[in-house]
Amino acid sequence: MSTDSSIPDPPKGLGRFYSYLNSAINVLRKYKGAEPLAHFLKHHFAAHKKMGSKDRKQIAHLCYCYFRLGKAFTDLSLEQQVLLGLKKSDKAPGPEWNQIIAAYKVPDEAPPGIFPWKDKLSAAIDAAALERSFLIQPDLFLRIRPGNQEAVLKKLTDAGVAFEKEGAALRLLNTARVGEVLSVNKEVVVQDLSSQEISFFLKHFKSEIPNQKSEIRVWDCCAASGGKSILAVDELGVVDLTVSDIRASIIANLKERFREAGINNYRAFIGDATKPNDQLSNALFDLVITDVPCTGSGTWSRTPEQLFYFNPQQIVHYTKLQRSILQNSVRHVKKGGYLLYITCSVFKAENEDQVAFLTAQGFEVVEQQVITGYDRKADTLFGALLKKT
Ligand SMILES: C[S@@+](CC[C@H](N)C(=O)[O-])C[C@H]1O[C@@H](n2cnc3c(N)ncnc32)[C@H](O)[C@@H]1O
Repeated sequence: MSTDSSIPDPPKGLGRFYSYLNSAINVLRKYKGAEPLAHFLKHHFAAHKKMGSKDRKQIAHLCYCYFRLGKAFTDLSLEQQVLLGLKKSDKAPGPEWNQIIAAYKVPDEAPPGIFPWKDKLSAAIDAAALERSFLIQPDLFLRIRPGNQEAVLKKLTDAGVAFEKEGAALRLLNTARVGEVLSVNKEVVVQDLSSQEISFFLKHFKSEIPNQKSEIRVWDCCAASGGKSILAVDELGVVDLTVSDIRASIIANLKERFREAGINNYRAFIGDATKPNDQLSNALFDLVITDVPCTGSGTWSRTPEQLFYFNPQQIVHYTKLQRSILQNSVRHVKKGGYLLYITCSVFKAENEDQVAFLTAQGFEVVEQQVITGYDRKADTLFGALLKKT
């Protein structure tokens, strides 16, 4: 990474802002993408205790602005890239920053080039809108759990927390201190807007089995901390629920979250969904949820460092892993049962191509949809509900 040495002397009164810029450049020189930027910044700030919360916020924002441009402007100096990201972000930079932007002669570039893999996108995705969305931080969303709407809206209003109602979801500022006002997991779940809309598939699934008398048997085979499982419980009512994930730490998180959510009746195990598992034996389910590991490309507006460090070989890695998970998990869908395939990817290979694989395995598509978030400050997801014929 180069820096531009031909910078004029800092204009008077802007010392604090230049210091923010220098601190951000220091972070960017050290950070290599091995861990999420948010973790790296947390450790960095912990080691530099002199910085107040306002300073930390400014420096973090500058770092994020830099990654939002991907590798489109690497011919510019590091400072110019940070400032260009700042100029293009949805938060107006303010007069001091505008002076610095002018001092660094930051060009007025357009977005094309931020996302160079347009030929690999799922068909329904608007490439230009997706590319623009990387410049903007998505909002924070809450899902109100059944029976809590009135209390939640009142608590937020009484506490003066600004929110917008968006269908069943609440849109808030990322800085909103939700945990101080609401019982997270009990009353509300922090869940992206598009992720909440996976309920569309669950509703459809429920409408497909109106006469089922026995408890609906569900296995969430890549459960993480249980976001989709809690959604399934809320949408489907009482279910016979099994959850698993390859990571022990995340299953521990899930158990804590389920406790808070009041979900007590379930089976949880640590397991690799690419392989048969003794805990599961030959169990059959009405619904298997495969919210598979993926490139996460539909969430890169929240984690733009992943956009910056992305290597298209990762698509190959993830499609192979997804295929193995599907090959193993389809065996546990009962005949006439359903599989809900979910990614937070924008790539066809991880989305439609995997659905084509499933249809070749004897599944038929009931519903398939890209849930776009790039046009509404949210994540982009792909979902497909399939029936085993
Ligand atoms: C997209 S996340 C799931 C998110 C989760 N369903 C939710 O709504 O919060 C994918 C999960 O798959 C898990 N995973 C990755 N490889 C796996 C494997 N081979 N078997 C089982 N789980 C796996 C990861 O640990 C990660 O938690």
